[in-house]
Amino acid sequence: MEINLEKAKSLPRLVREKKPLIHCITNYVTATDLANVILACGGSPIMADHPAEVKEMTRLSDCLLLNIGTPKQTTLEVMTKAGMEANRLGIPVILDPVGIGSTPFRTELILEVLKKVNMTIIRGNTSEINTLYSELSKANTEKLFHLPRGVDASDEDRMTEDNISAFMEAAVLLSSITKAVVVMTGATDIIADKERIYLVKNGCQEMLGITGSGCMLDGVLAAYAAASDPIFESVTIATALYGLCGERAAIKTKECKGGTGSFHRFFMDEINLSSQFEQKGGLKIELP
Ligand SMILES: Nc1ncnc2c1ncn2[C@@H]1O[C@H](COP(=O)(O)OP(=O)(O)O)[C@@H](O)[C@H]1O
Ligand SMILES: Cc1ncsc1CCOP(=O)(O)O
Repeated sequence: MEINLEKAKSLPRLVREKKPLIHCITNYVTATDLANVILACGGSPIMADHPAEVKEMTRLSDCLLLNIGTPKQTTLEVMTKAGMEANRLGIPVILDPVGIGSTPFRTELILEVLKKVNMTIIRGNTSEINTLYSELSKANTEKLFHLPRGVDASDEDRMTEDNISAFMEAAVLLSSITKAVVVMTGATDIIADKERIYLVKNGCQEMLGITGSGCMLDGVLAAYAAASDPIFESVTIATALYGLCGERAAIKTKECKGGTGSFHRFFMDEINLSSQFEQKGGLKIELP
């Protein structure tokens, strides 16, 4: 399937018209930014993670977002309950395996959730996606890939011309195993299912200077996936648009001689204003 770039013009408006409700079970670090970015792009966020209510909350929602960033006692129970309910009702589920591999506990937790819940989208940085693929495939990838450094991709997994083929292969194979659309982010974003790969070359270094640039992308992907099918197409366009908003925010930040605080504010503004600019022009979506 070819990506319909014309659709990029109408998608931001479509999200605003549909105002999808995104049920987030997420970390406490970036929860406010996540809620704000979902609002900024036209969705409606609800953060709810008490075991007594997650099933009902998922039932009301248009997409479920599972972010494993700060796991606690009830995380396995609530993610499994909510995820299984979403699967039963055909509601899309997005997983961010934040910091998988940093500790055995975190890895086990993610693998346990995946035993019970089918994901529609899995989004993570290079080290997270490669680690998840290694865990699920049991392939011997030790020399090829590295564990994340905390919640960030390891320096060795920075995307280069030398490693991008192996990364693309891991993304496709992870999609074959899980049936999810896989989004591996980095200098280039790789979007893959079991038979297709697109590369997104939008984005900028400044996005690495704020916490939550990955978590916020999850929120935008959730809103776009809930608003429009086919999901692969919506996810690819949303990833590129998000990167383009980063680029535009970086220009504004430089103009006012600002730092990371200014970038953060301009980035949120650009996402909020994204239905008003001609998106098609700056999107860098390519075949490998
Ligand atoms: N080196 C880079 N150059 C440009 N954009 C980047 C770079 N690294 C990451 N990004 C962008 O930052 C966002 C978050 O990606 P990433 O940092 O990989 O996720 P996480 O925050 O989960 O570690 C994505 O939109 C990605 O395209
Ligand atoms: C710093 C931190 N620690 C646990 S979750 C989290 C936020 C991670 O956000 P992102 O993966 O989007 O950078």
